[in-house]
Amino acid sequence: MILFPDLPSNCLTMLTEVSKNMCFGGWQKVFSHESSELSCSMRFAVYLPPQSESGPRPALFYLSGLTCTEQNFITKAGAQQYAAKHGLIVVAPDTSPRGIGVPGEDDSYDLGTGAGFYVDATREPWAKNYRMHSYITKELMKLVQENFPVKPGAIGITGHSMGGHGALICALRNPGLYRSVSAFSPICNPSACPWGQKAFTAYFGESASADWEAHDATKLAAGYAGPELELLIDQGEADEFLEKGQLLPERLVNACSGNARLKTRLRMQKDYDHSYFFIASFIGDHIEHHAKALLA
Ligand SMILES: N[C@@H](CCC(=O)N[C@@H](CSC=O)C(=O)NCC(=O)O)C(=O)O
Repeated sequence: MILFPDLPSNCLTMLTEVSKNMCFGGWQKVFSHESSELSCSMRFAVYLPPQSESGPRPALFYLSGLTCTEQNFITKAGAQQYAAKHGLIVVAPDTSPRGIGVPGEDDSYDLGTGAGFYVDATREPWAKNYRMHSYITKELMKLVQENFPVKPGAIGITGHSMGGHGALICALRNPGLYRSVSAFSPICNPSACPWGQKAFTAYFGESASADWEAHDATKLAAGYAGPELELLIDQGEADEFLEKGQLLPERLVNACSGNARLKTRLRMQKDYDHSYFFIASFIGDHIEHHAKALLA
């Protein structure tokens, strides 16, 4: 298990409860807090299953895609019934800092607000606030473990599209931090697709560089040397973004096939598109995949 050397042990964060709703016998809550990594106020959702009343439970992080807030997943995916069945805490953060005032942050749906890409930007004007990688893997991780009954070391990660890319790179860049990983229609090779190239150019600089490689699941898979992981990936065959070359799942599968520590289970799902109707159809399988690994 990884501890958090970069954060002082006395760094306690104040959480404000924004909403709470009973759901499948557990609580779907939303909190806000001041993020030190992102230098702004952030919201995240947490589902506390009924079993968490009587002791620590595994936690699954879900990272959303472009344009999303913490609301899309909790209102559209129908995950709570499966989290309640298996006793998993589910954490769903927002997708970027908000209201920072960076020039251009609201000009397009695929850069800036709602499009943090789960990286730590190194280029201005983004570098101060756009630090979603550290936010997810360090600050929010620590905050969740300090404030909710999370079973130590039993953390999984999943996500959709930009969030699928986020889940994959969080797991591959931080060996041992997450015991299980999966993704829905992830952006598998951002250095080679229009969404990724636009974001990486802004956040890391013009030409493909070490920063690009270090945040690209297909590149990271080849060199991964951590504990064995089984990557469950669902991909709709009728996904408009698959057709547009934004997702490139076959490249990730090829890269993993050369690494004995990574097993991929890519399931191509006939007639499914990129929407939350697709996610709602397979979220039960993903939660079961994580529960198996995290409750073992
Ligand atoms: N508006 C854009 C596409 C926006 C979109 O489809 N966002 C997806 C994630 S795409 C990759 O990260 C999403 O999850 N939307 C939220 C929802 O509730 O469906 C366009 O029109 O191209």
